[in-house]
Amino acid sequence: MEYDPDLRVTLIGAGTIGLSFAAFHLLHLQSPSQLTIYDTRPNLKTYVQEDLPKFYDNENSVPVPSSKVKTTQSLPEAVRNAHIIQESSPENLGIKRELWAEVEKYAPKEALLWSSTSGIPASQQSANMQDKCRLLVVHPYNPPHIMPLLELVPSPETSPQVIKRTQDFWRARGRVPIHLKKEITGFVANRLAFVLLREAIHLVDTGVVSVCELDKIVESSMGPRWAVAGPFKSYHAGGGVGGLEGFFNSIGGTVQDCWTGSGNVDGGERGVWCR
Ligand SMILES: NC(=O)C1=CN([C@@H]2O[C@H](COP(=O)(O)OP(=O)(O)OC[C@H]3O[C@@H](n4cnc5c(N)ncnc54)[C@H](O)[C@@H]3O)[C@@H](O)[C@H]2O)C=CC1
Ligand SMILES: O=C(O)[C@@H](O)C(=O)[C@H](O)[C@@H](O)CO
Repeated sequence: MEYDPDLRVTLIGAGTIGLSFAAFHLLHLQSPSQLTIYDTRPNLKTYVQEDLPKFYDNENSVPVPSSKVKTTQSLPEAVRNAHIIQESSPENLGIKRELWAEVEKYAPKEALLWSSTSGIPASQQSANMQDKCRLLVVHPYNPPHIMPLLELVPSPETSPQVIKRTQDFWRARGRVPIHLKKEITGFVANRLAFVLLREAIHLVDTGVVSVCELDKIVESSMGPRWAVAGPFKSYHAGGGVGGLEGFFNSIGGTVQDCWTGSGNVDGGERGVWCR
């Protein structure tokens, strides 16, 4: 990949996700000075200088001089010259709405505006923006400096050019951007993960397995399997010569019984799984 010496990236919010994105960009930018971090936390510069190096396994990767990363607590200064602006602020619609309205005032017209949100649609975040076609959800899987998935979730108003430029950016850096065709709360990865989490809680709460046993079951079965084959590919293989149809022909009844009897968990109630 050719490093673009003129590319400037601004990250808004330097917490769990923001700092991981910073670690990612520092490995893909020609100079750390091309990266700017904006955050409202106090002692931002010290925090970045002390915490960013922790993302590098120094035995296997050259530590990047995080001291050269620009930090600021002025949003206009942070976004003024940026080509890419990604927010990883708290999962709070009010904060994100306010940020985008401000960013839009000071960012270059061509800057790509991305939200790391776990599930707040761009159409909700962009409510106070003048030009809503600019905003796109780019949802990572934690930690983004390692995990390849980016779920690109446009609002109905996001422009096709913004989507294409975003896809090209991440593909050029060896990532896996998947363009979701509809907005849905939680997008895809989280919805799938949270269905499994609900059944996991149900199985622990009803005394089938312990928390540790459940984690071990996932870590020694579907975890490794899903690293190389997703659910459709897996069960197509499980159906033998009949493929996915054969799979359902042979055990579809059991599958349906599991679906019918799946747990109904209220996330607000904290059971044994949470202790
Ligand atoms: N933690 C995770 O596993 C994942 C989180 N996300 C999403 O990424 C976003 C950030 O999540 P985390 O990094 O976990 O949160 P966090 O709480 O670790 O970091 C949030 C950062 O935003 C800063 N902040 C607070 N208010 C701000 C404001 N008004 N302007 C600028 N910065 C502000 C805080 O000082 C903090 O550094 C959320 O939308 C979350 O849903 C997405 C994928 C995974
Ligand atoms: O699981 C992940 O890394 C992401 O898909 C998320 O959005 C987080 O789980 C988030 O929902 C909670 O941290």
